[in-house]
Amino acid sequence: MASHHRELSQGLPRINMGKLMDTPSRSTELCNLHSACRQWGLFLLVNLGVLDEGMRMMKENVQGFFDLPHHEKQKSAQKPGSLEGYGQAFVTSHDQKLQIALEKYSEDMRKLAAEVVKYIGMALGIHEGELDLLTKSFGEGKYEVRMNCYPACLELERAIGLLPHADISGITLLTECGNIPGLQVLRKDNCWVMVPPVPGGIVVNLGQIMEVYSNGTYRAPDHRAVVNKEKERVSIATFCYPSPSLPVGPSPQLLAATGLPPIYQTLSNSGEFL
Ligand SMILES: O=C(O)CCC(=O)C(=O)O
Ligand SMILES: [Fe+2]
Repeated sequence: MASHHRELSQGLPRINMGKLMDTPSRSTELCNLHSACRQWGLFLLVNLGVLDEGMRMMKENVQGFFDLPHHEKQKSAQKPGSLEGYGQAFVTSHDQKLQIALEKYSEDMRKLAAEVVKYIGMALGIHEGELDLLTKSFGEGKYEVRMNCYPACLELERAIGLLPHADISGITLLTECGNIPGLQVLRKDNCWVMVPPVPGGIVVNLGQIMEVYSNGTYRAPDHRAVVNKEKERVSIATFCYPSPSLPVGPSPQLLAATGLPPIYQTLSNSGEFL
């Protein structure tokens, strides 16, 4: 089974955060990042440094929450008309330990996302004032954490995990709670490719806001989640948005540098886009 997954996920790019942060190795890793964003719009980010403790706390608490009996989870059920709470695929809890872990986790993700977006901007050739603005707006943006639980399902043909979709976020950071594969990404040639869990790593996929910002140079790929026959799978997706005051449109520096016409309209703020 393991080698089967390896085979299916061949070619999936891996980006090393340590190499991006380190001046001597940066330019080579930025080239890798550029091609990852162009060809896939998704990559495995490894060597993240200091995030381990927050990730471990979060995973334990999320798994613990899903392991509770149904009536306990029901106590944090979604209120009608609200996206918050335990429901179809969405949960934020009033459980205090989970809430503390969630707050630390989303702050960690905010810092990470601002860094990742900065490097994506650099890979795209953005610099100086515009790069600072981009990074800052993700540092101040809106973050949504969604915990997904996919129960094991024997009848794979009849089960749907999560239907194919592209995220509308700037970027999405995905953590696996266990070691169960389930995420698949649509490659440029229209083949679904399994994205394997990487211990200590995070999956980054670009959302539509970054596709627009890159004027279509980078992709917001379709992806989906499939269920596993024997084991339940739990994943945590963090949707990262720029501050609503940032205009959402193709990067002015990129348009000037390439001389290409904008293929997307500019909306005066991302609040309008959402
Ligand atoms: O659980 C996954 O692997 C995918 C989650 C996802 O794509 C989403 O929540 O938008
Ligand atoms: Fe998604």
